[in-house]
Amino acid sequence: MSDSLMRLRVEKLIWRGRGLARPADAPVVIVEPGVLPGEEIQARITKRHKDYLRAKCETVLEPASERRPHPCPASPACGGCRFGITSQRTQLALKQAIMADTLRRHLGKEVPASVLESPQVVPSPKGWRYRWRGQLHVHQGQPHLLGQGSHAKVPIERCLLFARPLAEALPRLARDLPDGRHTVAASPVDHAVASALETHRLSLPLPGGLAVDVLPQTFFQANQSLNPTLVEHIRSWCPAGSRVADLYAGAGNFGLPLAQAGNPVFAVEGDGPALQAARTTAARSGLDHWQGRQADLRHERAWKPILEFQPDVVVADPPRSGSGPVCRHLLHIPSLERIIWISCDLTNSARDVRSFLTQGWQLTSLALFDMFPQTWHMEGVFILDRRGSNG
Ligand SMILES: C[S@@+](CC[C@H](N)C(=O)[O-])C[C@H]1O[C@@H](n2cnc3c(N)ncnc32)[C@H](O)[C@@H]1O
Repeated sequence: MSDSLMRLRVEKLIWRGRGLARPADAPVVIVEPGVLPGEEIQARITKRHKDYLRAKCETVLEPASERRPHPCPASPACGGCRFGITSQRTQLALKQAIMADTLRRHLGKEVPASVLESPQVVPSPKGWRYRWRGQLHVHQGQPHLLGQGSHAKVPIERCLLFARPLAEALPRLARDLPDGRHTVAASPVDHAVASALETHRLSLPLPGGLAVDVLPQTFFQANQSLNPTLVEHIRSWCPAGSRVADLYAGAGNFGLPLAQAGNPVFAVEGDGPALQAARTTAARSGLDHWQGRQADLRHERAWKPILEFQPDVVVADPPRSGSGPVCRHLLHIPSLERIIWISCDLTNSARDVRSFLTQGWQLTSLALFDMFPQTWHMEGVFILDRRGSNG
């Protein structure tokens, strides 16, 4: 074998779905996604760091019994769904192991292993065609997705992650869009499709018979098959009648159903049109104990009305880019008994959660929602209670 080729046994998967191998006679090797634990592979070393090597699998010499052919013809050139090489059940077991591993490293001293290792795990009803919102790269009027680990544009006719009405509309949407990256979305109610450059509203269902009409650029949970279960869980974690501050509220995905269940809700969201969509639904549905503010949670002045509202519970669903100074402010709300922290980036969130654990809060439970099947991404929910409170 040449100097840059190595025969490796993948020990486990780590953050971002990468493989980890510990050869006897070389430093640890981190392998690009697309391998499974237990597999023997031939890998090409792509980078040498001081303590570890980076590699890319060239050949799977001994496949894991859980490996299956990837069902999408665009894989592996397209980087969208590298976990598609195994069943959804195996993917979920892998995600649970990655979650435990990641949180053990960041929170291991503060949290009992039993909490980190046995989260509530909630699968997605749909494994494919679950995305009602996503990113499209347009090049010369044709729809593309970005290649794995590169900026190469992969022509894509029918992405298997997009819900069918959205997938079928990709060529038409791309024809009318300038070159570049665009958000595209569809309504699970009437299957209307739009790009973020358009201004007609898309109707989204919410639990309890509610609906919210959003502009195409507005954030909403892409996996609409699992979202109702996520919302129901959030609702069950908010004690009846508790006063809830819904931070990073979007178009009211959590706050509106909570208000409908009888909780007074104070929603804060930075995006004006998203908040306006929630406000319209609240007014139309007679939810007068729902109130909303457009504010940037990084700014000091956003916090005065939250303090005055005296929440018992905070539901916080920050963007992937992180939450800024939010933890510091939350620690200074005397009325607060519970924080429900929803996270699509466990490493960022672990840092935030850690700051609560060191200031008199405890992690009482943990959940993993498989919002992004076929990819390594996962949604974690941390339930934090003030020490000494019974939630
Ligand atoms: C992950 S989304 C969650 C939205 C909503 N909870 C849901 O489930 O649909 C994060 C939201 O935070 C908003 N946001 C991002 N940064 C913010 C900030 N600094 N202040 C207030 N809102 C912000 C975004 O506009 C987006 O709607």
